[in-house]
Amino acid sequence: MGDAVEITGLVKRFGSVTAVDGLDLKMPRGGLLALLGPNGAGKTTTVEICEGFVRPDEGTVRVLGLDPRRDGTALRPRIGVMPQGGGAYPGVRAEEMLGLVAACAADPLDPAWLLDVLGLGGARRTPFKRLSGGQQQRLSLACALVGRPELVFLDEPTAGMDPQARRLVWDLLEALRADGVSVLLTTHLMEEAETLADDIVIVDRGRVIAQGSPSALTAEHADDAQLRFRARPGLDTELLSAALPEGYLVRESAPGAYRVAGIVDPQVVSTVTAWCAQQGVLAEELHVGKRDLEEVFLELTGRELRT
Ligand SMILES: Nc1ncnc2c1ncn2[C@@H]1O[C@H](COP(=O)(O)OP(=O)(O)OP(=O)(O)O)[C@@H](O)[C@H]1O
Repeated sequence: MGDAVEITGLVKRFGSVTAVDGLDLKMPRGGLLALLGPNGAGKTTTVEICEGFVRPDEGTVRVLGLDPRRDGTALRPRIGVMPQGGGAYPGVRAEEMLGLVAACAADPLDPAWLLDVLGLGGARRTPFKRLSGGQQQRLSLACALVGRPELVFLDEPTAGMDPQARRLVWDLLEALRADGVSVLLTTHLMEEAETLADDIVIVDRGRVIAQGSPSALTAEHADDAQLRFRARPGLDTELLSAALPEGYLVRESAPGAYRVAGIVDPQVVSTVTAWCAQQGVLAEELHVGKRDLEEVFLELTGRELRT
């Protein structure tokens, strides 16, 4: 059996913007691959090309061995699609919407069961426009899955969900994978990629800049301990960097979250905490240890994932 998705040399331009710039990617059948990247990295465009909605300028794309545009009619019944932001007729009730989609499939899952699994049992008769954002997302996911697809494309499936709803979705995705369904998702959430994915592909400016299992991606520089801590937002990181030996750089990676780039030794830890003390600031959650995916990402792209 071939790969679920195979992309070679993919290029897509919108006027002067190159959204996808020579992207290569392979996902085996039964795999769960997470495309991770900052806003505008080209994730959605890549997924829409795989779904057959967008025509590539260069390169080849094979989805379940088929060309998404030329073989669209054969491919469509075999894939599930959850677009970013979802969407449905505003007045349609949740169960009606899912029923409509199920009616198009040869051998659909039981819509009532699927609504229950996704925690939407109580919202069955609620019109789409009155569902919360997270409920709309889950309904949209249910629509992508109800036709028992072999492969699903999920564009930021848990965006805007509370942690409890996110957990339901993660459990369902784990169950799908156990059933052999292939999943390609995009996400801004490191934790989501780390929890679910066999393979993470980090994309920036339309290109793949790193790829591997979550543990392989963080293991590359495993010996370099990293220092991070939390304190009130807005500390003068330039001043703190200047207090450290040359080559060390302190960043506020998110409001109140500080990271020290450079190899950590006892002196560095002591300088950082002493500097904080001088400023009358308590450094909380001081952590010295292996870098996490967030750090890998920051190093590779120079940008925060959550912008
Ligand atoms: N239809 C379009 N017309 C013009 N430019 C587009 C179009 N679609 C995407 N782009 C541009 O292509 C680039 C990649 O966009 P894309 O939506 O694929 O990124 P993304 O990684 O999915 O980002 P996000 O996380 O914000 O969804 C962006 O610069 C975007 O503005």
